Amino acid sequence: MSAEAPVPVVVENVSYVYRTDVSDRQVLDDVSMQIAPGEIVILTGPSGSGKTTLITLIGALRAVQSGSVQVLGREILNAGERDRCRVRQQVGYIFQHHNLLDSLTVAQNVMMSLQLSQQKLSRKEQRQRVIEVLERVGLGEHVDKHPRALSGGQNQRAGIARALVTHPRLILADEPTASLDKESGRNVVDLIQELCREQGTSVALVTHDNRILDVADNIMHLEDGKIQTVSEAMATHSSRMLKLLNKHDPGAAQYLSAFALALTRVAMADSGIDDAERTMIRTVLNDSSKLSPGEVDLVMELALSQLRCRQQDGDGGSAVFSADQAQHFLDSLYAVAAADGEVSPEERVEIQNIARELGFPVDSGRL
Ligand SMILES: Nc1ncnc2c1ncn2[C@@H]1O[C@H](COP(=O)(O)OP(=O)(O)OP(=O)(O)O)[C@@H](O)[C@H]1O
Repeated sequence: MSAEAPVPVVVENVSYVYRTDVSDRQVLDDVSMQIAPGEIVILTGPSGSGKTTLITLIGALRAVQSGSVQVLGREILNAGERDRCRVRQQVGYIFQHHNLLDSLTVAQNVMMSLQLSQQKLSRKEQRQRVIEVLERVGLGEHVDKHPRALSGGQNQRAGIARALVTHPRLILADEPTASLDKESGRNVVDLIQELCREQGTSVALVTHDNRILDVADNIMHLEDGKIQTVSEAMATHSSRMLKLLNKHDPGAAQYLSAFALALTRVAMADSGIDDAERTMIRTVLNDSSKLSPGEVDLVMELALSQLRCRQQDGDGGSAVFSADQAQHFLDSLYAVAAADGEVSPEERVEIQNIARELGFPVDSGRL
C-alpha cells in the first residue's frame, strides 16, 4: 500500500442519539478514533455501550448525525445515498449470523457479493476469485453445497469468504464468533487475521469474547458511549477478568495471576515478547494448571494488561507462595527466558527482580 493511502477510518467527535416517540437515547458521546491501513481494531464494551452503532456508522449503514466519519477517503456526514452505497461496495461485512441465502449454494452466495461490488472482472476471473477464496477458508470441497448442509463454523467461514472475495480495504465484523463454539470461534478469528494480513485489509471487530483479543493491534473500549483510554480500558478488562478467575478458584487465581504476570515480564524484559516465548508461556501455564487453552489465553491477556497497568502505575503487588511453588515459578521463568535462544542479561535481571519482589530464594549459580 502506498504511503499516501488515506487512513481507512477516521471518526471525529461523533455523537449519536436514537430518537423514539417516548424518549431520546444518546448512545455515542463525542467519539473519536482511527483505524490505520492493515490494522485490526477490536471494539469491546458492555452490552448497550454503542459498539454496533459505531460500526454501522463506519459502514455507512446508518446516517451520521454529527461529527465526521471518513471511510476510505470519503466523508459520510451528509453524504447522499449514492456515496454511501459506494462506501458499502468497498467494505466487507461479517455478521454474528452468517446471513447467507439458503436458496443459493455457498459459491453462488460468494459470487453474488463479488457481482454486487461491480468490479470489472470477466466471468472466468470472477469464478477463479470465488474458488480461490473458498479454498482459502477451507471450503474447497463444499462450494456446491447449500448453507443448511454446513456447520455453524463452516457457514461463518463462508461469510468470511463472501466478505473478502472483493479484496476490500476494510472489514467490519460484528460479533463474528458469538454463535460458534470455542474452537470454531478461534478458527474464524485466526482466519480473519490471516487473510486480512495477507491482503493488507483493515478490520474493526466488535466482540464480547475476551479469548480473541490477542488478534488485535489495538483494542478500543466503549463505556457509556465514550471511548476509554488504553489504560482505562486495560484496568476495566483486568478487574473483570480477575473477578471471573477469583470466582472460579481464588487460590489458583492469585497464583496464576502472579505466575502469568512474571512469565510475561521475563519474556518482555529484552526486545519484547516473541512467538517462541508466547508459545512457551502457554505451554508452561497449560502444564501447571487445569486450565483449558481458552482460559490460558485469558490468563495471558490478563497478565499482559496487568503488566501494562503496572508499567503505568508502578504497582509491584505482593504474594506468598510455598517453596515448591517458588521453585516451579523460577524454573518456568528460566524456561520462558530461554525459549527464544539464550537467556539474555535483561531477562536475568528481570528474573532477579521478580524473585526479590516475591521473596523467593535465588540460586546465585543460575544468575
Ligand atoms: N434502532 C434503535 N432505536 C432505539 N434504541 C436503539 C436502537 N438500536 C439500538 N438502540 C439502543 O442503543 C444502545 C446501544 O446499542 P448498540 O447495539 O450500539 O450497543 P452494543 O454495544 O453493540 O450492544 P450489544 O453488545 O448488546 O450488541 C442500546 O441501549 C440499544 O438498546
